Amino acid sequence: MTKVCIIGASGKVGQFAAYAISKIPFVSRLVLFGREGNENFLEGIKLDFIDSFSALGRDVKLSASTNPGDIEGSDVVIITSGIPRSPGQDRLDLAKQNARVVAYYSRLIAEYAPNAIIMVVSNPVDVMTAVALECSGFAPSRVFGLGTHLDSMRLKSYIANHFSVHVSEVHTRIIGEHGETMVPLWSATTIGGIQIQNLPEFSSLPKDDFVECVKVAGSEIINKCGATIYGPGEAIATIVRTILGNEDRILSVSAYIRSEVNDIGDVCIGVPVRINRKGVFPVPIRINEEEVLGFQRSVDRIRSITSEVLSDLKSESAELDKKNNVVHKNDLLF
Ligand SMILES: NC(=O)c1ccc[n+]([C@@H]2O[C@H](COP(=O)([O-])OP(=O)(O)OC[C@H]3O[C@@H](n4cnc5c(N)ncnc54)[C@H](O)[C@@H]3O)[C@@H](O)[C@H]2O)c1
Ligand SMILES: O=C(O)C[C@H](O)C(=O)O
Repeated sequence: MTKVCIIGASGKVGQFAAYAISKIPFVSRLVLFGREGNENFLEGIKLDFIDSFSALGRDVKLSASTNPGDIEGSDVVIITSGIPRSPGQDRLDLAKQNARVVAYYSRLIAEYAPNAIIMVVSNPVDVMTAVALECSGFAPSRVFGLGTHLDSMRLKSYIANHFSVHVSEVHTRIIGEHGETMVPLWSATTIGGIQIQNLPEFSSLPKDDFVECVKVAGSEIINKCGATIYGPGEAIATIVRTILGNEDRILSVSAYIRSEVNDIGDVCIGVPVRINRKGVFPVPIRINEEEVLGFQRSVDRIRSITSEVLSDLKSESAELDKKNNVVHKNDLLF
């Protein structure tokens, strides 16, 4: 019996991620969770899913809920709640607003599903992962964000297309911020098992164009159709499958690192991690000088916004205490 809960299931990415997850064979219970007022909407999604299960021959116990009690017993809880960016906005512009939402749900998860693994999707995902880690009080191995997995998928498809090979022949990795300062690791990119730098075509490869396309991929989709849904939804489902299947795959997600990348650490950011039933475990790596410079820049940017956001949450929490003159468990951000 495995139970997965999607918080924010009434939203676009939450809804499609839930659907993709419902097709994973070992998921037996799925909770479509949302905020109060969305009961009817969530129930509608549930009924529609049930119709599709009939066509698929799937047998998943499905619930639609706004009651925190229904998070209980979840093996994996995914937070997709929060505002998405509008055209022209950077993901980091969402930090302060979404931090409150992620903080609230992380505390709720800690209370109702203390043994769960938390996956954060809400943006800016690296900062929100740090918020979830802090507010849940969970071990770093049990809190991570979608991070640069989606960016790595995007780069992989551009490379496969350029070389006219099947995507499964391409292995590549982007680390750092899920955003402007992301760092592609060409040193860790292979095609059909061959180091990309050993291919004659490497010198004429439009590498900078590829990376630029990855950086603007999200905003391009948002400008054209309002939201990115299927790419992130499938990426989320892949990671859930990796956890529940105890697959020990190495994927790039946002995780807390101590010093795993050239001794750089103390931040939640996109890095290669081993993923299994116990959670995520950063793989110690050494990257080249140019990559270190880029990664350090990314770390500095995320670390500075993270500390601002965490400190705002702390003062808001202190303010609440003062106002109420009592400690209300549900009002506490820390
Ligand atoms: N990390 C990634 O790769 C990635 C990919 C796609 C989307 N996202 C992020 O996921 C989030 C959701 O995106 P979406 O397109 O589904 O947005 P959406 O507007 O369709 O859905 C937002 C969801 O959050 C809930 N929500 C909003 N404000 C809330 C609040 N104050 N309290 C509780 N719940 C609240 C809504 O009820 C809804 O369920 C955004 O932050 C977006 O940037 C991240
Ligand atoms: O770009 C966004 O705001 C959504 C998401 O982070 C994405 O990369 O698709």
